[in-house]
Amino acid sequence: MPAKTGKQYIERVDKAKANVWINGEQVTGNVSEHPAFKGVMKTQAALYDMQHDRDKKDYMTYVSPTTGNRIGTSFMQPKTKEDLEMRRKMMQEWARYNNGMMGRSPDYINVGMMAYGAAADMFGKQDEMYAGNMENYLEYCRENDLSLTHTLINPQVNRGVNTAQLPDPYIAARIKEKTSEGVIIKGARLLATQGGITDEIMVFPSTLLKQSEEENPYAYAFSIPNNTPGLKFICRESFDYGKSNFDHPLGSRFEEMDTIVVFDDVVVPWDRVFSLGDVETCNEAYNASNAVVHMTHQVVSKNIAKTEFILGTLQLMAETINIGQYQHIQEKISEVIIGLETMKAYVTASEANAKMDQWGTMTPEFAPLNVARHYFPKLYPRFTEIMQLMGASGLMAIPNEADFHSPIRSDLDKYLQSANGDAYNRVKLYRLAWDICISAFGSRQTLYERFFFGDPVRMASALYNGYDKQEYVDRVKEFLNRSEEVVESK
Ligand SMILES: Cc1cc2c(cc1C)N(C[C@H](O)[C@H](O)[C@H](O)COP(=O)(O)OP(=O)(O)OC[C@H]1O[C@@H](n3cnc4c(N)ncnc43)[C@H](O)[C@@H]1O)c1[nH]c(=O)[nH]c(=O)c1N2
Ligand SMILES: O=C(O)Cc1ccc(O)cc1
Repeated sequence: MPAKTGKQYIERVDKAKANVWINGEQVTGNVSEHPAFKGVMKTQAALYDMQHDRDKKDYMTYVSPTTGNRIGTSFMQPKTKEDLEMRRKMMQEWARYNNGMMGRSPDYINVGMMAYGAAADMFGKQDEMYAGNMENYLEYCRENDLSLTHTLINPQVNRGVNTAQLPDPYIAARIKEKTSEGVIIKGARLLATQGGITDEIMVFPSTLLKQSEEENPYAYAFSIPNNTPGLKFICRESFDYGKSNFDHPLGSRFEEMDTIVVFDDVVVPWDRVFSLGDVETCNEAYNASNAVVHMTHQVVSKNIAKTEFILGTLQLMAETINIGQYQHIQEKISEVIIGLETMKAYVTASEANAKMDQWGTMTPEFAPLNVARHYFPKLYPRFTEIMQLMGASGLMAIPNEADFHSPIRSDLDKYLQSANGDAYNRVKLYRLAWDICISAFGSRQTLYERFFFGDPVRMASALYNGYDKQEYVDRVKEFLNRSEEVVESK
């Protein structure tokens, strides 16, 4: 089928009736009508609709190599640098619509899935069937414009021992049995963002936690529909409180939800298994396929849009209460400008130095993207801190929409007016700032940026250990050993 529409996205997720639990209740009606999900699903539907916008569809979609249909660009296997640029343009179109607040818009997994599919051969070391499964699955996702959630992390029970040493072997989801139908999986995984509002779930090895042979039953990769029997999504409390866009400008639109995933003897059909009990393949899949590079290309492109939005909000705040002339305000906003230009430079460098990889995919240079994914988790908490420092009491003097339609309106109009505008528009802006840097939605954004790509401490170790430092060490040694004759001046 051609790239799907928003309506098709919603109808498909509603029809699937996945087993989603929230506030002690199972969602039995349409997910898209549930207060916790309806705002974000409407936004996600708008993203899909952009694929059909007459002015945008030339870059939001491309021609399928197998069916000739116009399909979503995030599934495209880039062959040239121009393809990479087009894909970035598409991803930023989505990111600018959600202001970078939806980390798991479908392009995040789509570009990873593209890379895994292109590198399908690497999954076939133990059995060629797995390579075929991976290749077929990519085509299935691509041609049906699937939306995917994913889960890589084991429950946070005891991080001092490895998965196999937990008190119950079925806390972390593991292979229980193999039958003629497929593989039976039992246990749990964390933390599937967009768990209840996508078509399928990709259950892959953690990219950072290298598994040992002892953890063999925990080494696998598969994808299954979210409504597979035995699969359950347990949601946290929603940060969309059903308020208006005025009251809760971000939470009412972009609350993606995070879920714990439980596998109660879930049967994964053989044609959906991509790797099984193969510790080596699981440990190398993410890097060797270059999925990490393509996903980071999406992340950094998205974070450019997010930083632009933070910058715009801060500048508007400065203008609203007339503080832009103070030096420390200028310095603080310039920190965000520096962050923005740095992120843009990383993406530009990665595309300019892109090369064809061994799987025939034009692949951005990883070094600048890798640095960007380490750097942004440090920048983003500072951005929200800057917003608090600039907002001060204004972040609390934020009556809601109902107050503006009540008898106290005249008080609000008088006391909440701003240097260059009325109270209504000033409060509208400061409610946005509150939703970025104070609300539960905003705090989750900060936590997300800190952790979504993995534990920053272990990521830093991986960077340190993988980075070739020898050339620089040798240069210093050479310098220390250099003996220069001292020429005495006459
Ligand atoms: C909002 C949001 C959304 C998502 C996710 C997280 C968050 C916060 N994640 C999960 C994410 O991948 C995960 O948070 C990180 O990989 C870190 O793992 P843990 O949360 O288990 O922390 P973990 O338990 O590993 O760490 C907790 C603390 O202990 C320290 N620590 C633990 N072990 C250590 C060690 N060996 N050495 C040094 N320090 C150690 C860490 O440094 C950290 O301070 C996710 N995942 C996913 O698969 N799909 C998704 O969609 C999402 N979405
Ligand atoms: O692989 C990990 O250990 C962390 C991680 C989790 C989700 C994700 O999308 C990327 C990395």
